Amino acid sequence: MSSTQIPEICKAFAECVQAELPYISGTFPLGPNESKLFYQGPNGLGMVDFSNVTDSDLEALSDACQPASFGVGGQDILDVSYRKAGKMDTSRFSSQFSPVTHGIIDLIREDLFKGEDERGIGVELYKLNVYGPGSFFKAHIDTPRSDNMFGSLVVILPTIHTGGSLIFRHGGKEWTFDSAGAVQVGDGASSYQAAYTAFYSDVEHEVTPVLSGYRVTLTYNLYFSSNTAAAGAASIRSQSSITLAIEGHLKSLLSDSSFLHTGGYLGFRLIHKYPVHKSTDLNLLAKTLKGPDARILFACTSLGLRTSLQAFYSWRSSPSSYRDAQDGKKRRIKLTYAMHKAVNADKVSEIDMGDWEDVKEFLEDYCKGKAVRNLGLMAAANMESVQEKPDTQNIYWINPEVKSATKVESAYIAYGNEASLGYIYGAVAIVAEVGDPSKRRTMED
Ligand SMILES: O=C(O)CCC(=O)C(=O)O
Ligand SMILES: [Fe+2]
Repeated sequence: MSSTQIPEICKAFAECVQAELPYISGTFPLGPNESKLFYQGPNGLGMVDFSNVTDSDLEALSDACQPASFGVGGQDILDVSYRKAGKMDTSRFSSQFSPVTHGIIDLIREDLFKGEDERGIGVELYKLNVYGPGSFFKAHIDTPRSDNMFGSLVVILPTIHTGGSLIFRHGGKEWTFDSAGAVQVGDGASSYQAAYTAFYSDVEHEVTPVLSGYRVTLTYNLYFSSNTAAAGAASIRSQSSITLAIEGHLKSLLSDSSFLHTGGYLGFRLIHKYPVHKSTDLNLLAKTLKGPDARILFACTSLGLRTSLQAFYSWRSSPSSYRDAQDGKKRRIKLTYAMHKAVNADKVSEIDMGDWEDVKEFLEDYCKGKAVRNLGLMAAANMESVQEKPDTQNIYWINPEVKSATKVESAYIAYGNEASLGYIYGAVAIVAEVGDPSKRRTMED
């Protein structure tokens, strides 16, 4: 394979992966028994009927709200230059409407998780918000309120308003959902419909200023529950043209015997961010991958490749050079190890980080890490000789490194002049094992 073809295929691959929206949106009709919202106002019980809502109803609801805060570093902050809106806690209102009865959960499972998720999806009402004229919420990322929380669902109730669009940004791309244009407002007779959008927690979003009227939303936390999801999603995955295109690009790479001609790993950096910590089971995490990440994993398994999620740790010898035991020469060393789980931080405290042999033994024998070598383009295309090293796997990264990558963090006590807390990070990625070209052909037959 020529060294120009590989970047081209990787670029086409990246375009496929990025073609995916990081959110879903749409509308649904509100039935006659689900149009009312009751709330505790300053003068007793209040009610808004969204089948025929008036401005004074909405003004009263807005007046009953408190200023909305937002979360920064685990704290709730009030700052009207960042977020100007009213909020009401769930203890103070009750809505007749529930998103569960409208099939939105099935859409989330199919569209956001490609039917890959085996865990059930739970929905929990979080807040009511009222955005009056001039209200907005600047660009932010939602803070997951637990490890299980993966996203938010926002339902925009049918009221006449302009502005208040949602802008989403991810992977350098931007999308706008004009929810004001999507809702259909009732007049007591004709049908009326609410709008909804669901998105992953790590997707940046903002609400543009409301120009006129009131924008009323119900926000729900989306989380994984222990219930098993409904079966039957498999057909949705295999019909997807994006997954097939991703598979096609990987096939073109692998069908050329000069690409990774001695075998190795294909590495895919995760496109979305996930909450992981030292006890996260990476096998379980693999079952909850978001949209494009789920597609990549699925495409690799469909091609018969052994795939897994692994954490990559890079280690520099400390000090930055060490003396080789065999020839006595000084060497600078940076090694990368792929592991199926986080490094055991407690053990790190017991290792003499200055003793390179000790560190290696720890990483290889204790952590069961596999030394990997990042291949450059010329080496992957077999245009440059690669010195074979036993026990080292070659890896070719298909997509570039991203700043916001998912990292698994382990803290350990570092002993220096004073004991302090040190951290080691493993970057989590999808890994597909690729045999040498003869084995690849066997795999396809
Ligand atoms: O009101 C919306 O559309 C989004 C609200 C939001 O981003 C949030 O509550 O975190
Ligand atoms: Fe948000």
